[in-house]
Amino acid sequence: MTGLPETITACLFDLDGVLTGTAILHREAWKRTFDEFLRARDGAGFSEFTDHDYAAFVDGRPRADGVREFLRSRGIVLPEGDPDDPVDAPTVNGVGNRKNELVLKIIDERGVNPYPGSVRYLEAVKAAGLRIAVVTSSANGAKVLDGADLSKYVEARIDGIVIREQHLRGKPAPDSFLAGAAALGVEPAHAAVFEDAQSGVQAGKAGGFGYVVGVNRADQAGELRAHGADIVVDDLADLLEDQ
Ligand SMILES: O=P(O)(O)OC[C@H]1O[C@@H](O)[C@H](O)[C@@H](O)[C@@H]1O
Repeated sequence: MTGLPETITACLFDLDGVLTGTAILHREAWKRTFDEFLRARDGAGFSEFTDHDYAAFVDGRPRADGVREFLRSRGIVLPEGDPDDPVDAPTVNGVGNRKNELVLKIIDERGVNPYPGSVRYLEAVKAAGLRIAVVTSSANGAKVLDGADLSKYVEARIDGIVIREQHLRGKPAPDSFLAGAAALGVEPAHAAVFEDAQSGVQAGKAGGFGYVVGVNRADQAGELRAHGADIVVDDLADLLEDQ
């Protein structure tokens, strides 16, 4: 049993923070990137990048959107630049490239671990005959899925590379989840979305998905509900234990 309504035939899982413990690695890389940037710009008295900044402006969104949204919250507008901008370029792409350099280093040093409860849940979903897609804003989705040995569960993957190539709007827009459902050939009303980010549950709600599961990894159950989660759990295995 999967703890989902009987009308659900497919599961669309976010990756970082839902299936793997990599959300905190992303948050750490973003903090180092933005604190470096703000210190260079404003001097030693700069106002630090906070956990609230991450949750509200960066978490769940494609890389460039996260750069733009956070800087805009501080009244800073940078030119877009080019995808191959150097990491010290004062552009949206340059700042994003610095973050990617850092997060790849952190991932290589520490490795990628799936949440044991998420692996149990994937097994249960598979055994129940439900379809499985991963919908992540990260351009590093394939690397993380392979590193966690989870690719074997995934029938379709919409990631940051697909989002860019197909010009999809990033979360909180529903486009990437809609693309995940379409890749499985399933109507949104019959698909469940699993998300740990406020922008992600918002995307699930906006897309008219049949069930939106908020996964509370950062003490934000109330915010996940407010942004559209139908249910909030601390771990995917809680859905199994409810049976
Ligand atoms: O920079 P990447 O690896 O393409 O990832 C983009 C975003 O991907 C999301 O999965 C993460 O929640 C964000 O923290 C991250 O910024």
